[in-house]
Amino acid sequence: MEGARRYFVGGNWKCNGALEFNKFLIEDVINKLEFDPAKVDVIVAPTTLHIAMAKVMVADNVKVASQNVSLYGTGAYTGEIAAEQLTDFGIEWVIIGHSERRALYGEANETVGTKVSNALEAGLNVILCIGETLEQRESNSTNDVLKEQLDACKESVKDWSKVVIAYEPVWAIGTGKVATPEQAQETHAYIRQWMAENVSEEVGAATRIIYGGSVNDKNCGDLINQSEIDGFLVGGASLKLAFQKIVSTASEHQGTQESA
Ligand SMILES: O=C(CO)COP(=O)(O)O
Repeated sequence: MEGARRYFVGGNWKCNGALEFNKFLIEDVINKLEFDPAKVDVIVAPTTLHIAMAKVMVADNVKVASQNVSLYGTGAYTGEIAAEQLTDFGIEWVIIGHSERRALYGEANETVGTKVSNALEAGLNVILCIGETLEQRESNSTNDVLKEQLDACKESVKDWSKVVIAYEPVWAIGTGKVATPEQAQETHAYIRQWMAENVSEEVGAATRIIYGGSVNDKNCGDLINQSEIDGFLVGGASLKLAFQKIVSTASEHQGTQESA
């Protein structure tokens, strides 16, 4: 049923871009994307400071996402944004568990699980990031690491249709060292197997699993050709015109695969 999953392409701007540059990105890159919204969901995640501007400026067929959400609700939590504040503002998506947040801001699996639960309860859709380090891959523990990351979110999710899983191997993020299509395919297949075993076969078949890590306009075609890859979470290349090619490649490819 691979052909039945609508593709999903996200641009994660991380902490990049001053005001003028991000305005340019919205006007000249995002608002000129060519894609069929029936075939691919496109989201863009600017810095928190630029969310409001982006929400006003982006074309209707693109959704704005937050790169993070508070572990807590509203209240005395300096520097945070609560899930309810995002939904109240009309934001529909949030990225949770990005490896940069795990590594640099100490977000453990349990924290990610709680954030996922809070975000879903508040009505947000979640892009859940998981992935292994190079050391973990080289010691053949990739699947064990992914299993721990997924297990920590198992109880948090009641409705998997609200979740997109982003497989982002840490060694491929910002390094120019993209996973081979075969590596990504194999790992996505493991994630789908986890879903079949821990949720249900049906949910596993329906859940979108996207790849992130040095995706660009050159390698996106080979990656999207893999039946288990349902789109991308793009970092560096989402700050360039290359993002247009990535989105159009996904849109053109959707529906061309044989149903399994
Ligand atoms: O972390 C990423 C997206 O969330 C990927 O970043 P790059 O595309 O820059 O490797």
